[in-house]
Amino acid sequence: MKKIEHIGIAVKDLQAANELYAKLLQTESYKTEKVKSEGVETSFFKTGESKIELLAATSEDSAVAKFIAKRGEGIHHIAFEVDDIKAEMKRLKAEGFELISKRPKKGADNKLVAFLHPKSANGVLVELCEEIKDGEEYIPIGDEVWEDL
Ligand SMILES: CC[C@H](C(=O)O)C(=O)SCCNC(=O)CCNC(=O)[C@H](O)C(C)(C)COP(=O)(O)OP(=O)(O)OC[C@H]1O[C@@H](n2cnc3c(N)ncnc32)[C@H](O)[C@@H]1OP(=O)(O)O
Ligand SMILES: [Co+2]
Repeated sequence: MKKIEHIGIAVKDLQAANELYAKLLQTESYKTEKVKSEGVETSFFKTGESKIELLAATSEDSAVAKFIAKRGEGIHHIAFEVDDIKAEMKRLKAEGFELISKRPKKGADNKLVAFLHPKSANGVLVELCEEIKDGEEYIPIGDEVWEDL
């Protein structure tokens, strides 16, 4: 794991949370981005080497909507930057961590992402993220490529 890439915070009202975190961090959000596959709208703030990722649900059945319904607003996940997400997924699987999905997905902020189940990490939802290199296009690869994960 290279560094903490971001801390994800689940919020009910993205606009209000944006204003609050801009005051708190004395910096404006540098991007907002919807991730349809995750049913979220995200807003990012740079905090030194890491970021804050605010997450608001855009669909009732999204993970963030379920989280807020059950636990209210708050810290949702911690994301670590990795150089090679496939290798890291294989390593962690071999170490006994539960991968929520078998292969990475296209996340926000130009990343490939994968998640470990909270029960594998003392109740913390862990996200792995790898920067999609310039010029590379992430084409969802068939399961056969990830079979060995
Ligand atoms: C990808 C875009 C963006 C990015 O950075 O690029 C994002 O970060 S998107 C973030 C939103 N997407 C996800 O979180 C995807 C991964 N999450 C999931 O697949 C689910 O949320 C999952 C599997 C963690 C839980 O879903 P489930 O349907 O099982 O919900 P339950 O409420 O039944 O939860 C089971 C169990 O886990 C506990 N839980 C749920 N969410 C969290 C959490 N964020 N942190 C810690 N623990 C969590 C929940 O309380 C249940 O525990 P229990 O003791 O059984 O009550
Ligand atoms: Co995230």
